[in-house]
Amino acid sequence: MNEKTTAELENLRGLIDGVDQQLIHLLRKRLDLVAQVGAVKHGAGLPIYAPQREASMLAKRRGEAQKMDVSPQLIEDILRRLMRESYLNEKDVGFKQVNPDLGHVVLVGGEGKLGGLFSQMLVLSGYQVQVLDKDDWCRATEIFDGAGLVIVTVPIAITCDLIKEKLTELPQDCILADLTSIKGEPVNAMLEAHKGPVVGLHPMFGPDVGSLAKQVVVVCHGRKSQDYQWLLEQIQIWGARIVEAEPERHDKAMQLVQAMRHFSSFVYGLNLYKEEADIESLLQFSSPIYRLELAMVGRLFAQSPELYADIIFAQKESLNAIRDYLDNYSQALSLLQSGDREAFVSQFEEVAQWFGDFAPQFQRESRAMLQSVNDMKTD
Ligand SMILES: O=C(O)C(=O)C[C@]1(C(=O)O)C=C[C@@H](O)C=C1
Repeated sequence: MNEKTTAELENLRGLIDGVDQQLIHLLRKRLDLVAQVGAVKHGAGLPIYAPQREASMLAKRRGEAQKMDVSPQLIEDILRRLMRESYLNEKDVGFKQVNPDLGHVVLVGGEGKLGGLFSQMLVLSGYQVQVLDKDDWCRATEIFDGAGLVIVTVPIAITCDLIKEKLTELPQDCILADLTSIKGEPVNAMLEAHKGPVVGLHPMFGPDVGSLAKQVVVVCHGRKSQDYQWLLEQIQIWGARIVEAEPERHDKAMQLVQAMRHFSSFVYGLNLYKEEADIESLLQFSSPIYRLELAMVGRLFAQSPELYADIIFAQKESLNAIRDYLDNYSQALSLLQSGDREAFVSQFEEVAQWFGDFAPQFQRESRAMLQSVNDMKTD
């Protein structure tokens, strides 16, 4: 680079630094305003996530950006990222307590991470939370005395036995709920053990979400739903969306969404290991989609094997779903073995037709994800 170029670049970069510094000031200003919105919402009991406000604001900003020759997608990306920050900041001011008359809440197995997140949200909403861990059963009567809500959040493998053996003497009006990722058997076990209000919950997210905004909580009604309506309202104030489901329909979906999904990731990782793949060089040659795939598989192995074993082994019916997958894999492999390219293409087209409008929708969604994967690269 010659001196003139260096000087020109330095000057322009200095101006860019100035603009970026102004951005930080503007961000600070926005965060302060958002904190005030959070306080108003806290007082009024309004949900942290306001989809209509977001949609109208994004539409307006996109239009204004276009007029100034700024990419509408750019301002949308930035605002969406900022709103994610808002969810986190608004959370810290706390939430309206929908049921101030409730006795205390007991989290059975509260040492689990998801239990910890629920505990945090309940405390931020003004409830008193007590944890009952494995060593506390000798004090169970005392802990359950006066409880308004008991949430079971122990590993799936022991959930039903624990409910049937240890939760039969709860106060009559107390709500019994669980957070297990299957719902049929736990809901039945709760209905059997406790004659008061019962509800099955399945938070469709991990403990590392930061905020519940836009997350989904599946609800399987058990008994006396009017008595726990406040809890569903409270969860919505935390920003989550409630999706009601029959336990059977939920559990069937979980065979694909969780058991098969995690099992195939496990096998993918197992295969890389057995093939002695060199992850370093795979990353070097990886396209963004492959990097994303590796991230999805790799994150599995950063977590507890017990957790995934629990999810995969939870329903014996998952075995059929996984076996079907294996059959389809073998059949597709035979097309390859016989060199039947035409059959592959026609099978592909059949599946694409079945996906219908979802295929282009998923393509659009994944484009944004792939671009962020690329943005994260630093080398
Ligand atoms: O306007 C609100 O209700 C806010 O909470 C602020 C804000 C934002 O950051 O602009 C954040 C979350 C909502 O979903 C919508 C907008």
